[in-house]
Amino acid sequence: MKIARDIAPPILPLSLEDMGYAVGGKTLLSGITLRIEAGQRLVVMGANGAGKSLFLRLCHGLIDPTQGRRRWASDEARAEAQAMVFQRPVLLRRSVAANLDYPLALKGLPRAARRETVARTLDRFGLNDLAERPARLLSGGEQQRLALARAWAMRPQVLFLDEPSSALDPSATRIIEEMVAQFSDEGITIVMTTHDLGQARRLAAQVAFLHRGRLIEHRPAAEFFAGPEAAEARAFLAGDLIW
Ligand SMILES: Nc1ncnc2c1ncn2[C@@H]1O[C@H](COP(=O)(O)OP(=O)(O)OP(=O)(O)O)[C@@H](O)[C@H]1O
Repeated sequence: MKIARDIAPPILPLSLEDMGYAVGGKTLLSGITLRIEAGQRLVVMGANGAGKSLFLRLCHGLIDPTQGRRRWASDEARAEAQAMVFQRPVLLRRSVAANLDYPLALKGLPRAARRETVARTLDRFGLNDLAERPARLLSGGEQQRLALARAWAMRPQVLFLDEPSSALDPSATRIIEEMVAQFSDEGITIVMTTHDLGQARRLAAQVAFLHRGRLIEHRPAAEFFAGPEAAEARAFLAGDLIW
């Protein structure tokens, strides 16, 4: 049965209980115990290969844990109430407006409601002039703005972002950060990865620090940036190479 979006039950908190992921006999993530509460702005940090993308994919449900558990407060609305945005946006070979419309149609929204939502979304994110342009011909920054706008239009309770601005220049990055901050102010729970320490400082309310597939710190951002407990996290903040 379809769940009306406005009466979808809360899917958060998301509880990860000793969650791990192994493939081909190799353990890539292990022992992750963490509770993601509604309203958090959690930034996942760690060196290359630490397991940040895998962590997001597991949370979102693109892959399933091979150890432990991932438990949403409600499984009923789980798929509908979350969205994910990747480093390189996945856009359809269609116009900007059609890219906004398509997932709403998949969700079963009637045509009139879709038209209204698409118009409101184009307007809100300054995409009106681009509405009929082929999405794949937009600049990288415009494409990511569209990907975020499309996620917002689905009215997710939680939004996962995997390095959303790492391929963008500073001004496009600023726009993406403003969007993320606005979404958070509206009550959307944010879980994102970034390599950009400045961005993490600007956006994080909580930090989860991964090292070699393990969660070694999970603290309020102010505490983390004032002085992480783990030596690996201190080295990371100091710019020392860790692996
Ligand atoms: N399907 C897979 N099969 C085998 N190894 C994998 C698979 N997916 C990821 N890995 C490995 O798991 C580790 C963690 O990968 P992940 O992409 O999560 O790291 P990351 O922290 O996001 O890194 P980066 O900052 O470089 O994006 C890496 O060593 C990667 O090569």
